Parts: sequence; structure tokens; C-alpha cells
Amino acid sequence: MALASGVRFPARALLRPWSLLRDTTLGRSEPAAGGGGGGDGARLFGSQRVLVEPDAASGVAVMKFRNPPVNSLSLELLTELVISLEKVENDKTFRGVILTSACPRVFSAGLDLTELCGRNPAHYTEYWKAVQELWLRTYLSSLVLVAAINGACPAGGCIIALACDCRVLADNPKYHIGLNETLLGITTPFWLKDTYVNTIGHRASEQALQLGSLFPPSEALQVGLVDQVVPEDQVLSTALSEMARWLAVPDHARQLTKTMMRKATADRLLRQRDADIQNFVSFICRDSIQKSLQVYLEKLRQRKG
Ligand SMILES: CC/C=C\C/C=C\CCC/C=C/CC(=O)SCCNC(=O)CCNC(=O)[C@H](O)C(C)(C)COP(=O)(O)OP(=O)(O)OC[C@H]1O[C@@H](n2cnc3c(N)ncnc32)[C@H](O)[C@@H]1OP(=O)(O)O
Repeated sequence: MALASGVRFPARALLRPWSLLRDTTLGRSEPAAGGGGGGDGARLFGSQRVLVEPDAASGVAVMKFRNPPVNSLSLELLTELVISLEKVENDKTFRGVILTSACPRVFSAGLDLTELCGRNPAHYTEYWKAVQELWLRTYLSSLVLVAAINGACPAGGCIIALACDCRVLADNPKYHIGLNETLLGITTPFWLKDTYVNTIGHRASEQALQLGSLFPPSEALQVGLVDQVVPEDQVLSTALSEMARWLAVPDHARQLTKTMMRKATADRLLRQRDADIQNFVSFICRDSIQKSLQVYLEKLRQRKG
């Protein structure tokens, strides 16, 4: 599928992009901001793994990840998120999107480790393109994006939140947020490191990235990783209030300012997308990296039992 940033999508999506967007139960979803969820609009924007509750009156759509159990970012979820965002972005009714989770206790567990283990280079190439695409589309979105973080938010989950304009985190000590890649034996690509530095500063990033720190809410607020920490049942309403504050600013001035602030960071990736993919593929294919990831995944699975 041809997207602005030039990414190619999985063969099935290229052949029948909307095949990824079937099976929606959106018509039965709970009302969105302003009560507009559930109508034909919801059907139009949503998909199997991405619930969209559009409210035309406020110009805000609530987009919920629904990839149980932990919203890991599979190729399918990444693809559906990009398509849903593109559709909302192309509909001039909408000026803002709230990103949140439909899965209890987890915003997103980050990249799907089963996509990173035991696959072939062609798969890793396709997968990393999709990761880049989601980041570019969210980071450069002309819409206001607010993350309503209603659960754990490690690694790739944090990356999505960081691409938003504003982050509201539920005050639950189990809901950690941060980039913990080093603990998996992998590194953070430069463009995500840049985003971290832009958000919490160089020294804090240097420490947090090397240590793989996952911050509980109070510390995440202190370091500037999130903008508000609120009781769990107030995350969505606070995100809506934040959205109203951002939407009070004229779009053109806000958008130009956002571009001015973010362009250099995005351009660094855009200039070397292919090289970044090659780096990633050769890195992830190393035996030592595969081993680290498999050990980590196995620990996760055992922890449960
Ligand atoms: C040269 C350099 C070039 C490029 C750079 C190179 C590499 C870059 C790599 C890029 C960056 C990667 C970032 C990532 O996102 S990696 C993913 C990191 N994620 C994590 O560490 C989170 C792991 N998960 C958890 O901590 C917990 O699951 C969580 C707190 C989210 C929820 O806990 P809960 O107790 O509710 O659930 P669990 O019982 O732990 O999990 C349920 C099942 O889900 C499976 N699971 C969990 N996370 C993942 C995941 N990320 N991917 C796949 N599967 C996952 C877990 O194993 C359980 O499965 P079952 O046991 O039920 O089979």
C-alpha cells in the first residue's frame, strides 16, 4: 500500500488493504468522547485490532489498541494502526486522536518479541519498515495526539506514547513506562534515542537508556516522561481535557510549530531509512541477539506459570 513515507505493507495488505480492517465490533463499542462512538464512522475507521470511537462534534477520535493479551506490536497491529491513523487524518472532521488501550492493565508491551525471534531477514525487513512507518506517522501527524496510558508501557509502548504531543498516565505503581531495550540485550535505534532526549533531556536519557529504566508513575512525572499522572478512572477524561487545551490553539499555527520542533529528528531517519533497516536486520539476525531475545521471552513465559 502506498503511504506518504513510502513504506510497503505486507503482501496481504497490498493486495487487499481493507482485509486487515474487517471484523469490527465497533458498532457495539462504548460511547466515545461526547457520546459519538458506535455509528458508521466507527466502522469506517476501525479494524480488528484497533477500535476507533469517533466523535464528529468534538473532532476527536479515541483509538484503542485491542491485541490481547498485552497489545504487543505485531505486524498486523502496526499495519492496522497506520491505516486507521491515515484514515482519521484524511478526514478533515478530525483534529485530534487519543491513543489508549482496550486491554486491561497494559497500554502496550512493545514490539512483539515473536516477530523478532526465529524469523528470516525478509520478515525482519518488512517488520522494521512497519515499525518505522508507525513512528513516522505518529511523530509527524498533523493531528493532536494524546496518549491516555492506562497500563504498563514498556519499550515500544513508550515509543508510541513518546510520539504523541501529550501523555497522561494512570497512577498505578505497576504501570511502568520507559525504554528497557538494554535489559533484553538489544539497543535503541538512534531515532528513538533522539525522541527520548527531546523529551527528558540528554543526561536523563543517557542513564535511563543504559540502565533500561522503567519508571513508575511518580518518577515518570518527575523526569518529564509523562505530563500528568491521575487516578486510573480519570485517565480518559483528563486526556480529553488536555485535548481541548491543545485544540484551543489554531491548527495552522500549532501544526507549523510542531513541524518546526520535530522535523530535524524525523529527517534524520528519513535520510537513512534503508540503512537503518539493514542495520536492524543484521543486528537482529546475530546469533547472540537471537539468543538474548529467546532467553528473555522464555523468562516472560515462565514468570506467568
Ligand atoms: C544496530 C542497531 C539497529 C537497530 C536497533 C536494533 C534493535 C532495536 C530493537 C528495537 C526495540 C525494541 C523495543 C521493544 O519493544 S522490545 C519488547 C520489550 N517489551 C518488554 O520488555 C515487555 C515485556 N512484557 C512485560 O513486561 C509484561 O508482559 C507486561 C508488564 C507488559 C504485562 O504483564 P502481565 O503480567 O499482564 O502479562 P504477562 O503474563 O507477562 O504476558 C502475557 C503473555 O504475553 C506475552 N508477552 C508479553 N510481552 C510480550 C511481547 N513484547 N511480545 C510478545 N509476547 C509478549 C507473555 O510471554 C505471555 O505469553 P504466554 O505466557 O501467555 O504465552
